[in-house]
Amino acid sequence: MELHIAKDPAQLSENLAAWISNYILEVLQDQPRFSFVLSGGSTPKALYLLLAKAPYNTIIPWERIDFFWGDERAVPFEDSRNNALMAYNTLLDHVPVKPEQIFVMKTDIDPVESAAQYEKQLEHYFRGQSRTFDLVLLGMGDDGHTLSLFPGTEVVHEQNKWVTAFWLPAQDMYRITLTAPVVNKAACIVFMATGDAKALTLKNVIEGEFNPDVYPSQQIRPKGGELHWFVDEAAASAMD
Ligand SMILES: O=C1O[C@H](COP(=O)(O)O)[C@@H](O)[C@H](O)[C@H]1O
Repeated sequence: MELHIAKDPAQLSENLAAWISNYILEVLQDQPRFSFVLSGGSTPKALYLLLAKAPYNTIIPWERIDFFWGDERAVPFEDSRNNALMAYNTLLDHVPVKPEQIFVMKTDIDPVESAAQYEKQLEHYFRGQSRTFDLVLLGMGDDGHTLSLFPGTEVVHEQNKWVTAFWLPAQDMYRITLTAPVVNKAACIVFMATGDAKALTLKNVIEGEFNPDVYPSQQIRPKGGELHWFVDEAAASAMD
């Protein structure tokens, strides 16, 4: 695991935008297309806004990138809580990508059916390959959740399905999420975490005992791929 500590959230987004851009260019020297899983939540917004602007809007070969989501809140696309809407508003509406490059988790159909359809799309996209995504970008909630793997939920331990949906009573909504097995087969996983509200959780996730029921982010352990944590000083402040 590689830890990258930035001064503050703005510096973290700058560093990560440059890092992602270099990584995409490097990977695309050896293969025709790049698969990129976007995270939802508030942390990646500044990063997406940066990637949509110079120099990244011209350096990155957007037409060779396919976009996926790590998880989705099963609310209409127009709802401000929708993770895909946030990514369109900040990034995808501003760079030259075609609709066929964007694999949204549908929220206008039954969530369980949406998860099943997404899993089929992934199986088709990665058929015959032992690795899945080239890059998975993840956030971590203050409670240690990542994707929609929340503390104390069964989905944290899902071993077979690549995508699943479940009712989250605390938020009064369905969640659709990739599971740990499909993410752990990625070539590269990057977590972002900022702010002192995440400091103790970050310490426990990285330095504490393995207890994924309490800290689901610990289930993200790549099998052969890279794992990076991009954090700011506030989030890192409780670590040894
Ligand atoms: O609900 C979610 O939260 C996490 C963390 O979000 P943040 O606001 O603390 O950055 C996010 O990674 C996930 O995609 C989202 O659905």
